[in-house]
Amino acid sequence: MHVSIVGSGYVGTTVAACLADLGHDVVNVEIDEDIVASINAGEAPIHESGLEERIAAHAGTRLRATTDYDAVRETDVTFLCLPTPQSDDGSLDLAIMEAGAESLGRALASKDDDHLVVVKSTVLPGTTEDVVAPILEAESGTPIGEGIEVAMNPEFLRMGTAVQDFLEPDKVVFGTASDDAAATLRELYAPILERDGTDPVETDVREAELIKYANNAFLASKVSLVNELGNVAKAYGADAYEVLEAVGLDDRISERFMRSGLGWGGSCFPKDVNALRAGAREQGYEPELLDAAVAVNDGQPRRLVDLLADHVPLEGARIAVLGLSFKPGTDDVRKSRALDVIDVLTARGADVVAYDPVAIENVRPDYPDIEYADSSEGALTDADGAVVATGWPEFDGLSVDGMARTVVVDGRRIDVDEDALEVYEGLTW
Ligand SMILES: NC(=O)C1=CN([C@@H]2O[C@H](COP(=O)(O)OP(=O)(O)OC[C@H]3O[C@@H](n4cnc5c(N)ncnc54)[C@H](O)[C@@H]3O)[C@@H](O)[C@H]2O)C=CC1
Ligand SMILES: O=C(O)[C@H]1O[C@H](OP(=O)(O)OP(=O)(O)OC[C@H]2O[C@@H](n3ccc(=O)[nH]c3=O)[C@H](O)[C@@H]2O)[C@H](O)[C@@H](O)[C@@H]1O
Repeated sequence: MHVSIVGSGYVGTTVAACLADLGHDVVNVEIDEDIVASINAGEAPIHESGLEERIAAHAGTRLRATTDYDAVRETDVTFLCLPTPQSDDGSLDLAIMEAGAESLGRALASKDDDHLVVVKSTVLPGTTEDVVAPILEAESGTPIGEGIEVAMNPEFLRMGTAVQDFLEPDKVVFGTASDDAAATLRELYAPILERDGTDPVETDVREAELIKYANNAFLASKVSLVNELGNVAKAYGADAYEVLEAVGLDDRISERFMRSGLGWGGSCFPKDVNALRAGAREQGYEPELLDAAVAVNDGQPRRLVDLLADHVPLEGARIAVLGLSFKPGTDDVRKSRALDVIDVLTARGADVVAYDPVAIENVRPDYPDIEYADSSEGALTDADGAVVATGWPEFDGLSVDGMARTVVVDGRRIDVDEDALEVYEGLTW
């Protein structure tokens, strides 16, 4: 099948490379010329395991990229993989989606045969049919359902395991308004569906849109619940990890997403939970549980610093912050809890020296005044205390020899030799 993918960031690039790998003919339409050049040169514009070799294998044959929207006319299906960021008030900002839909609609105006437009971006219920479809119709001059159809196919991949998540998904969701659209998506995904004998979840468009938000809201709230239980465990002097490991043995709960600590960050959970809260309010519903999930999450960085302050006077103290990315395995620092920890530490007069194996250059522009080290040992040298903000595996077995005082407060439960430390405090254990 001939497929175009509008937007070639984390999702668009991954989906394009994987669909090419599955035998489809794919073109990425992207406004960033560097990304276009990178894909056409057979190089991955982002770091994801398994991506580089797929792009190298297919660039120039089944995979190419362009800045020219006219390329969509040579394809049967277009996926919109554009950003759906958060506005200042927390609500969903659709400006980029609207601009992309306009360009796509204009390009489709001179296409004769049928075309399916699939929204893959995370959008609130109603966006595909009430925002994207009318723009496509107006710009192309083709009524929806009479040559152009719209569908919604949410994406559940995680950063760091994007390729594997896309190719071996727990579920595939097709939100369509017609049998033809569903059949096209089934054909496109056939190699993935047939591999595991997975049946796609087939719904109307609105349900597909909400499934994505419900999924992220559930996972984020699960981590917040785990953190709240962790805070209670700490208050009782109990170990939340032992408690929740046992709780997770219940099939109805599952042992995954049970790591308590500093909380959730990243480019998606925060913005998606906020968009759903704002959207629910717009619909006249007060999402109290989601509000609480955010409040618990936002409280964790301060709790971590409070624990440290119980042992080290922070004013003028040299404090090592270990880990900056929002989770291990990525250099992405968007909404990373580590940054909140740095904010609280500096507000309380501490001198921060930060280390991360890959993310320092993404933090430096916004935090030019803190110190950076090129190893955890370097950050710990002469430090009066340390906090673990991201659970990079390399922090296991940390060497604390050079610290002025061996006080470590851990927000991610790394493996440490507690006996070698003056103070070791876990945030929830
Ligand atoms: N990053 C992730 O792990 C996941 C993201 N999502 C959702 O997928 C959507 C896309 O997210 P990401 O890929 O992370 O975004 P991203 O920011 O990494 O990539 C978006 C790309 O679109 C390009 N772009 C912007 N305007 C354009 C236009 N008018 N025409 C063509 N290209 C344009 C940008 O230059 C950028 O390369 C969002 O709705 C996000 O919530 C869903 C699942 C996972
Ligand atoms: O919509 C999205 O973009 C994606 O958001 C998340 O993926 P991602 O943000 O890449 O990362 P996760 O592995 O889910 O971690 C999110 C945050 O939760 C935290 N977390 C996760 C699990 C846990 O047990 N404890 C915990 O604190 C992580 O440290 C991280 O800050 C979802 O897992 C994906 O299914 C979804 O597609």
